[in-house]
Amino acid sequence: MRILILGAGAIGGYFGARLAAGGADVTFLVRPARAERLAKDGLRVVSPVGDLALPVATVTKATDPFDAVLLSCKAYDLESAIDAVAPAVGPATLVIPLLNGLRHYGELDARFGAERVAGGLVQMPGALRPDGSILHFSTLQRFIFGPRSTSQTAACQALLPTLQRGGFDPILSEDITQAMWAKFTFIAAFAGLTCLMRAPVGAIMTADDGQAIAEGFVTECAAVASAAGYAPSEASLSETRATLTAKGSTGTASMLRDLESGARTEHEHILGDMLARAKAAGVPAPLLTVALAHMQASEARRLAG
Ligand SMILES: NC(=O)C1=CN([C@@H]2O[C@H](COP(=O)(O)OP(=O)(O)OC[C@H]3O[C@@H](n4cnc5c(N)ncnc54)[C@H](OP(=O)(O)O)[C@@H]3O)[C@@H](O)[C@H]2O)C=CC1
Ligand SMILES: CC(C)(CO)C(=O)C(=O)O
Repeated sequence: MRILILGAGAIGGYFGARLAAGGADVTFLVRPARAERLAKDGLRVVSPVGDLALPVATVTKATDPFDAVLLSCKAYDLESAIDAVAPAVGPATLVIPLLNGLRHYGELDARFGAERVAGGLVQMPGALRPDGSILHFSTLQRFIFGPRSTSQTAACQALLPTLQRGGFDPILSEDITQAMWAKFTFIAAFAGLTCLMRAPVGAIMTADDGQAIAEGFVTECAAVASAAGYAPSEASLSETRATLTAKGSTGTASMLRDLESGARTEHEHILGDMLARAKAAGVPAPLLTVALAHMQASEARRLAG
């Protein structure tokens, strides 16, 4: 199975490095600066699960179809990523986006056809460091994927043994849309909370109303998911609540790390989309409204320099 990974940042680089280390046939489609760095230093991962440093195959242009294409760009780079991978998507290719959020499925389906685009999500707190290495912040390395329609079931099953070579125990979900909604609910609440408060969860919990605000975000996002027909399970809701209210936790969403480092953020893709869905469904969402406005104001300041 030939796998193409678009991007060798935190997510693509991490899972791609694990797959390459396990002997899978992995190629990274990267831009020239990243290709140069990878040729010089190899791909380096620093992780509590085990460090890696290895040479990897890269291309800066896709020319022929692969069996699977994993998309690991940020949402604001989706258009260029779609153009870049297009030559690698043939009639039998499975495209698996690993981005947070849901809005990208509309664009991917429109370009490649819904039958080519399976569902995917990852739980792997990490960051691409300025020296080009990837830092993994915890032992969490969940990779969940699955068919969005029964016509993709066989292709997903065929990909599983290759993904298992990475040693991160990929999960082939029987209901990936439900799983993606659970992750969307979690990340919108987590990013909304930590970005609005500009603090990790533990610090927020020291505020008088910190816990109530965290629970408010979960309630709003879960109500949107329920209105869409994908109410989070009790188990998933209690895991989300526990993460967002854990005393002493240093946890932050990657969106806060991007915000604090002066980088562009995915706020429209995650908070904007969740709020748009809340409005369309008539779900009251005052916390999401403030969190999105906060991010839009910060983005205006970033653009103004
Ligand atoms: N980081 C985390 O902890 C988690 C992130 N996610 C989600 O995963 C997605 C990716 O995030 P993350 O890995 O952190 O992001 P990064 O910024 O670390 O990596 C994205 C990479 O995509 C590359 N890229 C973008 N467009 C193109 C293109 N047209 N051609 C080639 N390469 C391209 C960028 O390359 P270049 O360097 O050239 O700009 C960059 O290295 C996001 O949606 C995020 O929300 C999900 C779970 C956890
Ligand atoms: C919370 C986390 C790390 C889960 O993988 C995530 O998705 C993000 O911060 O973007």
